[in-house]
Amino acid sequence: METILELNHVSKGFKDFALQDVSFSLEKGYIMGFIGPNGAGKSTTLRCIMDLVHIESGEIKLFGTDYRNNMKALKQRIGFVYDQDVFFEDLTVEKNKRIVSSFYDQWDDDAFYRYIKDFEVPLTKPVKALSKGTKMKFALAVALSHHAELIIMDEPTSGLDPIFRKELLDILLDVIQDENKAIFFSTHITTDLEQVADYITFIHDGKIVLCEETQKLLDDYLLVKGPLSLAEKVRGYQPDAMKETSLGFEAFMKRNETKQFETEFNLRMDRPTLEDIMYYMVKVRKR
Ligand SMILES: Nc1ncnc2c1ncn2[C@@H]1O[C@H](COP(=O)(O)OP(=O)(O)OP(=O)(O)O)[C@@H](O)[C@H]1O
Repeated sequence: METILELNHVSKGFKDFALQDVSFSLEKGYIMGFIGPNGAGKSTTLRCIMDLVHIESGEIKLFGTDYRNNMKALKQRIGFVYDQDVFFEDLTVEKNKRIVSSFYDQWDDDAFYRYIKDFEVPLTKPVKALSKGTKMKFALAVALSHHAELIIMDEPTSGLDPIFRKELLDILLDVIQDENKAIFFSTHITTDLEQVADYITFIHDGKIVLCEETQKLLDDYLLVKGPLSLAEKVRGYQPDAMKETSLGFEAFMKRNETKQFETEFNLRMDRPTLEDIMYYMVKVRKR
């Protein structure tokens, strides 16, 4: 398998925040979701990959080559969608397209107009008159219209209505049918990832907490629920995290660690969602 994106020990410090020793990689043919709480460093990581933020140490490889070797050529192969206004606000969608398409050697006008029609983006309106969601759709259409092999997106689903969000996920699954491509995107909508992401990378306080196959991650943990009367006993098994309310307790633990008491106590065990995993892992790290 060919690695399309690789970060090795990447660090970057700001006054009050630092990305520290960030390492992960993504192979062709896969979708990776990038999650983490507000301010965890998701956008900064994405900007480092696009060389919009200069890293202090470490290495970033795109398509197997150091990204600084020829970023201009490498960017041709990347569809990048992020939350900043990148278009000329006073110009229409059509005029913006004319400008942006000139940067790409492999621009595909047919694909662009197909997406614009499917996404219902009005070509004749100035960009400033588009809603946030429609601007995102326009940015997506651009990212998907130059035969990019790596699609990198910063919270592409934020601001999109649930119907289009679902359509977008289908489009991503469609894009990834081409096994030469890979998609890396950050999001707070973890349910989207459960549907489409092959891998999850989780960042917290500028450090990578985990990079794991989505299904394995969801299978590895359990949420154990029961009455307060059993809380102390379960605590004895040292769950990764535990919370108690007046109604009972909830313990977050590795599935294999529950084996010992599964038969002993009649406790409810649920498969956690990605949101549960994120919540408890952040809680654990705060302890
Ligand atoms: N150019 C900069 N100068 C100084 N600090 C910065 C700069 N860019 C980002 N930061 C800080 O880095 C931290 C991480 O920000 P970042 O936008 O990467 O987080 P995020 O995970 O994308 O958050 P969110 O989910 O809220 O979008 C924040 O504390 C932010 O203030």
